[in-house]
Amino acid sequence: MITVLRIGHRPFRDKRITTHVALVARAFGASSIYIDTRDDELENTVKKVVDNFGGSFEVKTGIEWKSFMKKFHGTKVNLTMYGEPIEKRIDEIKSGDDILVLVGAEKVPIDAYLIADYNISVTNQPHSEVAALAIFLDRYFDGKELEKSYEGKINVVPMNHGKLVKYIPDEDQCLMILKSENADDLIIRHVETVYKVAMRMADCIPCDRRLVAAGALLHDIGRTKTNNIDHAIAGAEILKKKNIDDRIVRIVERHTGAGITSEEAQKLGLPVKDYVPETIEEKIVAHADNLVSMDRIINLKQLMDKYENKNLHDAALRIKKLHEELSKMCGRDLDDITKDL
Ligand SMILES: C[S@@+](CC[C@H](N)C(=O)[O-])C[C@H]1O[C@@H](n2cnc3c(N)ncnc32)[C@H](O)[C@@H]1O
Repeated sequence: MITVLRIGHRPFRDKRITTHVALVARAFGASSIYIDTRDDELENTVKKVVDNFGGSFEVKTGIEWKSFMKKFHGTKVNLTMYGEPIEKRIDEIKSGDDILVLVGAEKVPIDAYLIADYNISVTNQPHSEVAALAIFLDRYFDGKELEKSYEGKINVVPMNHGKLVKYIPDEDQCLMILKSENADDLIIRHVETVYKVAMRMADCIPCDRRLVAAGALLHDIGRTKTNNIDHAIAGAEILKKKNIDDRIVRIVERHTGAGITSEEAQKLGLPVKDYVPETIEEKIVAHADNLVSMDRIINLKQLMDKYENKNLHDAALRIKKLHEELSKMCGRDLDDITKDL
């Protein structure tokens, strides 16, 4: 793990460049940054980026740098134009475990050079802490840091021309999206109940709660266009056009029953492909929807009866299997966890 220590930060002068140091640290694979001078504004800016773009990067300002550096367990590297060339020492540095990388703003006190295990230069020419840190991290990770995925609320879709950003809407945004599609009260009451059931499942099953929440609230958006079996596909199409995260689009597309296989899709006249929920978030939303009839929560027995009465024996069995699978992951029968809702 790499920790960056930024010293000599002057909030009135260095806010922008220290923010850049922090963003480079995060984007190029460091786990955290500690900054000597207290700067709430800077801290909040970086936290907001982490919240939106994902990952678990930590930022803290107002650190007494010298004792922090002394107490750090691991290899301490001071980046300075006066040091030894990075290319000569990087293999040795890599062989250690945790690394503390120090970058300065104003003149770096001599103590930092003495406490450091390595004083390392990225050329002996003067340039910038941003560039020095970026090159250090890139050499340290051998370029692998560029492949890291963050899965944030906001995800940039790479393209040659233009800009495309997909996002995970929060609860308020989901309701606004439903309203923008003229979802009626019946739809809203139903999705809000499914949301409650799904979030209960998310309390006991490891999953991405943001995807479950948005998937549950948006799963029936296609009903604003059709109430047929293809409403899930219609919903997915609406959300794709609104640049909603692909993982939510798939939750919506795969929420019918315990899924529709490609053979069943062919018989039903749907575009032929598998609509079976695969990820845990897809399974949770599909089954939360199974356990809600209009805006009423039902149990497995009532659900099975509903399917058997329609002679949908295979679908009933698949749903029962899904109920058992999720109950096992939760550690309790799902009928128990929704009893008091
Ligand atoms: C603008 S410089 C200030 C340097 C300052 N004069 C000093 O006494 O270190 C800020 C930081 O950029 C980094 N830096 C600048 N040039 C560098 C180089 N050639 N190699 C490594 N780091 C460098 C160092 O971390 C330095 O503390």
